[in-house]
Amino acid sequence: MNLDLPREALEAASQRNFELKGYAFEAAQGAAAMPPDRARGAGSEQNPAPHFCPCGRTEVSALHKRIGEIAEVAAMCGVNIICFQEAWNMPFAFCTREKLPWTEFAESAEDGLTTRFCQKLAKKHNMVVISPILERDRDHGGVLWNTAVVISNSGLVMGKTRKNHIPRVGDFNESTYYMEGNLGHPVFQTQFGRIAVNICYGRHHPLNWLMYSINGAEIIFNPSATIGELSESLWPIEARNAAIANHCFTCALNRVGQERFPNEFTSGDGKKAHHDLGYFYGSSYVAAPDGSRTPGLSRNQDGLLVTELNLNLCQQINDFWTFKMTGRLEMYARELTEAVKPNYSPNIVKEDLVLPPSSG
Ligand SMILES: NC(=O)NCCC(=O)O
Repeated sequence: MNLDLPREALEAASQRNFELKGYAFEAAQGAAAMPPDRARGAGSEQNPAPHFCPCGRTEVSALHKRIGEIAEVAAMCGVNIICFQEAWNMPFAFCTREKLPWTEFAESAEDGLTTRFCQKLAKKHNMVVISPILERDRDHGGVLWNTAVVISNSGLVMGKTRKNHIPRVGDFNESTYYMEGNLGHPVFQTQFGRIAVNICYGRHHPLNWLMYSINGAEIIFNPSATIGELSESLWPIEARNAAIANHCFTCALNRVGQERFPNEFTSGDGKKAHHDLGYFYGSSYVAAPDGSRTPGLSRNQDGLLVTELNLNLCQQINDFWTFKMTGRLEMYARELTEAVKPNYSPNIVKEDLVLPPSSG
């Protein structure tokens, strides 16, 4: 269902040259509905390329300014949780495998420039902000992580979560920069609902979604950076399926446009060296536990997707389909414990071990 958005917000979005769309997911009135039972969530997608210049603070501040403009419109729409795309404050430079200058975009999750900027946004607009960045962890030798910082609407940093699955596919060479996240599957209890962040490539892993759901997530954000040739056929299915399988809302966000890097790089596949990773196809959307979803945002233009989420739907669909009750987690836990052992022998029944029927 379309959500009526204020005229001033629509005008501001059009003046600022980004798409603004709104949808609502309704649910039957829950007899025992407990607040918070409604969240107004938003996800943004943007093309950072027009703001690029040689690596330095100007680039970051231009991206801050752009996100500031988008967040302001989100506030006009009454949004109370907003998530930005993966590594939103930098070029998606991991394809190059070069360390400098790209690693200089890394910041402290707790008090880096971008976190401080998002804290101001959160407080000013009374909005929970999810800010996915390249993190430098100074308390542990200055190592890098792919991290989402979660900032409360009070402006305080609630915590952070890290990308659990690191791609090794095509030009997505992120394992050159950081390791698999070591913070598990935290869920953040905000004033507007329980939220979690499954960063990009984690969306291909059903168990990753499952663990956030087991920890109680009602909305799982999936900030991403992915390109058409690689994943556009998977995109409409994965987050939607995760919403169904886990009785929760999912919000899949992708950047838009093409980013050109000064030095050529190869994909290690014998093909010609190139300067860009491909086309980031946007198409951000939100899916609900009943399997419905919003249309996608644009493939080409910056955008803001505002959705009214009736969180009662999570419990209602859970009671109806009962995937949590029928999930047989203890059986899988037992079998997986065996399957990961080095001496595991797969449970395959072979024909030559089956006794022939007796002839007499
Ligand atoms: N950013 C990222 O993890 N991209 C990997 C490609 C994909 O998962 O579609």
